[in-house]
Amino acid sequence: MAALTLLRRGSAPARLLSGTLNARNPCIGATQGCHLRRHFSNNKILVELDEASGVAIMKLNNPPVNSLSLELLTEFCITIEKLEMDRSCRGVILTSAAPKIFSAGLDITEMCGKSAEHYAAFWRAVQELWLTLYGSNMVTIAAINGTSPAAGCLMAMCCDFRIMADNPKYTIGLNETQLGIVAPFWFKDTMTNILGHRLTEQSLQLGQMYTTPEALKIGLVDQLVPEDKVQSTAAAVICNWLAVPAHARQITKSMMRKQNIERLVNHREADIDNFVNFIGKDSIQKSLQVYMDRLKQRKQ
Ligand SMILES: CCC/C=C/C(=O)SCCNC(=O)CCNC(=O)[C@H](O)C(C)(C)COP(=O)([O-])OP(=O)([O-])OC[C@H]1O[C@@H](n2cnc3c(N)ncnc32)[C@H](O)[C@@H]1OP(=O)([O-])[O-]
Repeated sequence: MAALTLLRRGSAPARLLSGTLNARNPCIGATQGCHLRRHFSNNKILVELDEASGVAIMKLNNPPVNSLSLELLTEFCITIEKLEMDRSCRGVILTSAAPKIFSAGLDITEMCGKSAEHYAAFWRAVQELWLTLYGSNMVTIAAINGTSPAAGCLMAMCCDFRIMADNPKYTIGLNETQLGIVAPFWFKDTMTNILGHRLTEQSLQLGQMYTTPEALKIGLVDQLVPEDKVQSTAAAVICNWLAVPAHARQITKSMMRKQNIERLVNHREADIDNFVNFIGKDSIQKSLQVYMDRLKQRKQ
């Protein structure tokens, strides 16, 4: 499956070479009213591509909590790949169609009571999501309109910029240890690049979920805005990013992320084996079951 766009396309891919064309303000067309909007959707991802601005809004649509099932992960990667190949698209705003939840992270039911083959296929798809999004040539902005634990936080961290709704009820973070499971090295690397080593060490060990002011303070998100301004702010921010000559921005992004991406690419099979062995352990299965039961009990 095609992922790792930054690396596979090398240092001077076709998209990069079109940089001088892209150097014009990409949002001019949009403000002049020539709106060509294309909508397409898979089952669980809704996409609206505005050809005038070159921006696609990609909404996770897997109610009730946008948990990342194998099906959603697969659709996610196909959608990003499709947008990446579409010359009229140069930026993506990633957001949620679900009220109050950006994403609940990996679908825990995909990691409970299944075969080793299933765990391997699931983990490969999680890796693919990270490679595809973290390695995207496009400008990626997370419009975080709700709570975002674990792999939900990871998706946001893969983006170039994070805008979050300033709601006291929303939290974000890598809470894996709270479930008795362990975030892999590439989750850790992604967070370390944003927060630094010390804060990541603390966040990961504690499985810390941050309130929105805390997330802003430590730099886990870049901007807090009122809930009804998340989308419009994301649209304004992405215009600024797209105004930078594309080839220079993309090569810079590649330079910043290449090492992390190569590390997973070079250890991909070992990482899958590690996950399958770990998640299949009786003690880990028990932990996940207890966590799921607790989630269900909260509702009663
Ligand atoms: C291996 C290392 C890497 C791991 C990475 C991960 O991402 S690990 C993942 C770490 N993720 C977390 O720890 C997040 C766990 N989730 C939560 O904390 C809360 O659900 C919430 C705050 C996201 C939303 O609260 P809310 O009060 O708005 O909603 P609610 O709580 O009432 O849930 C509605 C329904 O969805 C169900 N369901 C929920 N999440 C998941 C899931 N991930 N999966 C599957 N199902 C999930 C929930 O059971 C319930 O089902 P029911 O009873 O209707 O059949």
